[in-house]
Amino acid sequence: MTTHWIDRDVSAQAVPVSVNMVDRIIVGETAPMRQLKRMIAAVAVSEAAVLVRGPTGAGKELVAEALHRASGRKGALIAVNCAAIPAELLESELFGHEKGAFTGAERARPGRIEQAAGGTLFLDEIGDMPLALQAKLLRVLETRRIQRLGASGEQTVDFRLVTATHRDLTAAVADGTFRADLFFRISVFPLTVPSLAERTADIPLILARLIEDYSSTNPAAEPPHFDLGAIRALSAHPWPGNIRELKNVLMRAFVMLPGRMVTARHVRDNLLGMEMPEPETADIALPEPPAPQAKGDLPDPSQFHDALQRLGDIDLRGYIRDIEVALIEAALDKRQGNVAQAADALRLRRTTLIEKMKKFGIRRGLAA
Ligand SMILES: Nc1ncnc2c1ncn2[C@@H]1O[C@H](COP(=O)(O)OP(=O)(O)OP(=O)(O)O)[C@@H](O)[C@H]1O
Repeated sequence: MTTHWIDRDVSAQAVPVSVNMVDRIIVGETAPMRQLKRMIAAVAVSEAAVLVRGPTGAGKELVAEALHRASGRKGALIAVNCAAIPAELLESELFGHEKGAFTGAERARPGRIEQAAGGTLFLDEIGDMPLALQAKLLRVLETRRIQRLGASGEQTVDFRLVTATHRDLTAAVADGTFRADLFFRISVFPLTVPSLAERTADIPLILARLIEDYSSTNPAAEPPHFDLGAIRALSAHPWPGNIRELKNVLMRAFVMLPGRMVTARHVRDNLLGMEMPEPETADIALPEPPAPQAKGDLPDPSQFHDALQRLGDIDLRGYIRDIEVALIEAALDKRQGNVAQAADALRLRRTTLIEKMKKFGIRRGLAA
């Protein structure tokens, strides 16, 4: 593909195919994600080996997929998780084998490198590859030739290499568990996927995509909805498991709160805290009008949202009047009926407070 990258900010009309493609695969509009997507689109069309770094569950495999799809390469994307395959099997998995190469090799089998011909080979958790195999991989990268186990000859394979790791490979090189020459071969173009905690502003967009994906494979499932308080509560979570953890939280919401409005309290108690939520039909009243001591103790307005969902209709003026009365009485009580001090505490002019007290029939603090 002969794509030149053009910044969307610079030319909204001339968005190249690869940028669109990457945008469709990877969700996120925060600055680190836009930067990452620009780099993916730029490097996808080259032959450069890409090393994707980032914490677990942050989307490294998705970056490999975006690189492959935007590369225009006709072959397949072949993924191998080096940490998930026992060391003694990894070599035949990667290189393949001829019939009779070892006990149990009843048929010849192409390896994953061969299968990636014309496409992309994605080696996940490359930091876990045994040293002996690292030497063999290095040779393949230098010669672009492979030899199946038990074969007499070699064959040339054209593939694009993308690797990923959540480990610090420079530290692994320093302590001798990763070959320095291989490190330089695979990290021609290093990319770093930011943790979810570094891009919490993307949570609504990512949730929308995850809900869409889940709903398309589970059409009978009723998607939960997230109110502003819920989004704030999700954004305050540290997300050590990144997007994979967010996905789990969403699955819980589908199961525990189908079709419901998810609030901050649901996030804390049911989705992160794992308590079973109250059934939607429960006879739950609006929260008591508050009598707070400090601003930080005021109830989170998102709980009104939840209560309203269940109650349906509500006398808004009457309820807001009750809250005003409760707060004014509390302020007066705290200041032994001193109207001027209570007005200060409520950020009202004294005359406004007196008007309200007359309107609501609050007598404390007023001369008879
Ligand atoms: N930006 C994103 N938008 C939507 N879904 C995403 C995004 N990034 C990751 N995901 C989803 O989150 C899950 C974890 O992503 P992925 O497997 O790519 O992470 P990883 O960094 O490769 O994890 P590991 O380190 O465990 O291999 C996947 O289901 C993936 O589809």
